[in-house]
Amino acid sequence: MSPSKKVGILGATGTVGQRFILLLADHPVFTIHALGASSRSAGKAYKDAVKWKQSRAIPANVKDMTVKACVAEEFKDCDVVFSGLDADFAGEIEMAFLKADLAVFSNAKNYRREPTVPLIVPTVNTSHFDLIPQQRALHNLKKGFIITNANCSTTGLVVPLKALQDAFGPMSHILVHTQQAISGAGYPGVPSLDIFDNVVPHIGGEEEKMEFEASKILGGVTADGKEFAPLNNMTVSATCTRVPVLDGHLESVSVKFVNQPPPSVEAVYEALDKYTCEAQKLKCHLAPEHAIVITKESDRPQPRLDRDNEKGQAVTVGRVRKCPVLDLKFVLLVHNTVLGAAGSSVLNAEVAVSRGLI
Ligand SMILES: NC(=O)C1=CN([C@@H]2O[C@H](COP(=O)(O)OP(=O)(O)OC[C@H]3O[C@@H](n4cnc5c(N)ncnc54)[C@H](OP(=O)(O)O)[C@@H]3O)[C@@H](O)[C@H]2O)C=CC1
Ligand SMILES: N[C@@H](CC(=O)OP(=O)(O)O)C(=O)O
Repeated sequence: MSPSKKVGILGATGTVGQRFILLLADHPVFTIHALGASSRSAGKAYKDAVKWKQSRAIPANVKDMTVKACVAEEFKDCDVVFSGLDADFAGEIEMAFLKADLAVFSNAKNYRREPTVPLIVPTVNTSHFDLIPQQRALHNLKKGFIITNANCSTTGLVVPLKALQDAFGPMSHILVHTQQAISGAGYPGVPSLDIFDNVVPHIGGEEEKMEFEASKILGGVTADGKEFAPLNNMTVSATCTRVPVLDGHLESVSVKFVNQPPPSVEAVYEALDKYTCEAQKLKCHLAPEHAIVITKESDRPQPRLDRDNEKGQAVTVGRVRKCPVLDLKFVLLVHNTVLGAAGSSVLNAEVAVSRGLI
């Protein structure tokens, strides 16, 4: 990788923004150059603007940086812009940054469904970067582009699904039930009187996002590099719930394969264990050694015990067993603010640098 790319972080004071700061503070390729947030924070020193909620202290090289307004002119020197913006404002701001010919890596939902915007989980579908020339041509850009990463629950789901799809062919039906951490709702997030001693069986828009995004991510790009080819024959049904866990989304998944008879439990474990991706082959800094960590203990994975596997960049899978309704079922765990958010963006950007897009 070429040395020292200047990066900006939009939404730097938020839950995802704080993860960006931790992942980038001593990064070998990216140097934090500019921080942006709302007008409530702009003009303040970062340490005074942020409600820091991480167990590690604010990095020394960041705490006195002045937070800027999220206007493209203030970030024009940046080689990369990471966005952890509130989705209510991300649409307009990220489009202005794209039009200013900046390379934007967004966590927000706003552009995930756009026909020329790659929706990339870095351990699954970095091949979707192939659409960047088409996007640049459409917007008349020289070096800028926008890519998004997926919804945090979708991110956890598609990593083992990709391993199974590669090994055993397409799947026709996916049932998934999530138990999502409160950090997924940002700060201050879910009121304590709603979540303490409780489970909330609804997260607005989450099920629809999972049901759409998995097909785009697990699909391909057409041979001319101009369009995505989503999987049209895979149906996903999601039920999403919020549970009193700080970080880490747990998901119970059942799958049905097109090819029958389905693989054995042992063959599934082997396929999950062997799975590798482009980010690993490129030896990217944040690439996990194992994209999928397998737990064979009967009571794992668990959020508190397994969310930091591979520094939060892996999906942990366990309890693979036969399903009496579909073919097979298993439990997975994803760190929602690392691989599910900032960790995906940074690893996507590392791949983009290796591919010469930045
Ligand atoms: N939390 C998670 O697990 C995941 C979150 N996401 C997505 O990432 C994004 C950020 O989420 P999260 O960090 O949880 O949200 P937070 O609410 O914690 O943070 C939002 C950030 O946006 C900034 N902001 C708010 N309004 C404006 C504005 N008008 N102009 C500029 N900046 C503004 C805030 O700045 P200020 O402090 O000044 O108000 C803050 O930095 C969202 O789009 C979310 O959907 C995606 C995957 C997972
Ligand atoms: N909705 C997710 C977090 C999130 O913000 O997702 P998205 O980026 O898809 O809006 C959660 O609550 O855990």
